[in-house]
Amino acid sequence: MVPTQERSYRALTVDTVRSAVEQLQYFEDVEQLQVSEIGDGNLNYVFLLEEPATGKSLIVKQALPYAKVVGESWPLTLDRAKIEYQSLQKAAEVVPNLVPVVYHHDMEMAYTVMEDLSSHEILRSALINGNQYPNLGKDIGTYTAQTLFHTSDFYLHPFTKKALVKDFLNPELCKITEDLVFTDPFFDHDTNEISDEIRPFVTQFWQDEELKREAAKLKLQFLTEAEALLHGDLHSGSIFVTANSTKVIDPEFAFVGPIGFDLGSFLANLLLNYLSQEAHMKEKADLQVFRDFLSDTWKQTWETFATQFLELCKTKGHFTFSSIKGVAEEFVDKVWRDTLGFAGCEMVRRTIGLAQVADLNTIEDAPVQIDLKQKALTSGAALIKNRNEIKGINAFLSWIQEL
Ligand SMILES: Nc1ncnc2c1ncn2[C@@H]1O[C@H](COP(=O)(O)OP(=O)(O)O)[C@@H](O)[C@H]1O
Ligand SMILES: CSC[C@H]1O[C@H](OP(=O)(O)O)[C@H](O)[C@@H]1O
Repeated sequence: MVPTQERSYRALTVDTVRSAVEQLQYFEDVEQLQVSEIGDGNLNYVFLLEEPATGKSLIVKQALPYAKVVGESWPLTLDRAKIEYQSLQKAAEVVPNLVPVVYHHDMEMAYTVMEDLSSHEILRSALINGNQYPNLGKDIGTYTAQTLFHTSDFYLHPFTKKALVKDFLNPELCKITEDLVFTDPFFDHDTNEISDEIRPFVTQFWQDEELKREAAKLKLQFLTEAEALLHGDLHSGSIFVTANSTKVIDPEFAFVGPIGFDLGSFLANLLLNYLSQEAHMKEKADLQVFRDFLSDTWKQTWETFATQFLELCKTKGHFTFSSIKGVAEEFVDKVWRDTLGFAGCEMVRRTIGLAQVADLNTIEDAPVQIDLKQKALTSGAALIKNRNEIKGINAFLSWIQEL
């Protein structure tokens, strides 16, 4: 039997995608649209539709019934398009300036029509090129504090919260994260991508029992702790930037999970860039300035998150115990420890697992690339194992200096 959701599904092409925007009456003449497929992610098609006469443009993002990066041999639910659409809508309720405007969603065809953000640049490439964004930390701190608080038990009625958990179960995409982030990179699994040169180091890395024990605890937290509606994949490929604008995209991995996972994903990708700059930045003085910007971005992210989250608990919190001194503060301390641990897992996964990062993989000098990958693994493992000892942002900033 064909699943209900796939009854009238067809994959769009550059020739048929105009039909997705026709009824919006946004363009003057859809026949005149210039269309290109610009998706560079692992899972979906992304079409850019431009009308030269008016200068207007839109994005149509469509899920395929399989994971694009692997092909039809890896079937994947179309439900992820609905999850992404609903998650963008929820974020727009609290941080409309930090997400793209969504114009339309078609559930059966699994596509969403949204604002074209081509005037922005994807953060990952922008960082690799050494560009600085002074508002980035404040914006991501605000995004995380607002989206996570307003979907947590500190804010929601228990019935609403449980309905949210049910609406965003997202089991297939969670399973991808459970495998690719929390399991496969800690074992000799065939999804990993490990060159012959680095394999001896990784083989040693896999001998670390303490690391595996701590990674297991973090995986169990990811599986069981329904703290708030997460973005679920907040890496630097999911953030668009300009000098004065930040937009978070691609929340198809959204589900109700541990808050530190979003913050940890962001932190890990800053750290991977921090390490990789040793190869990308030729001048030592520039390297230090850029690394200071990355450290400062993380400091602002964390401080903005913690300050806003605590303030929201105080002013808008519905959780009976919020007013008891220390309750919200201790929760934020727990989020800090989780953030470091989850960041460690994301660093390990983006270094040797499936879906690695250009920050490291575009380093052309092979011995330098291997050395930096080893550093990324060692730093990730240190975060996983020492997450309870690095107490607070200042201790963390000192830890970074020693990388
Ligand atoms: N709203 C948008 N405006 C402009 N380009 C976009 C937009 N959304 C996605 N893209 C482009 O498509 C790429 C893949 O999008 P993404 O949502 O990350 O897809 P996937 O889910 O496949 O990872 C982005 O890196 C970006 O280049
Ligand atoms: C087989 S999915 C691998 C990987 O891809 C996702 O990233 P994106 O959608 O941003 O390309 C996610 O990080 C998954 O873990």
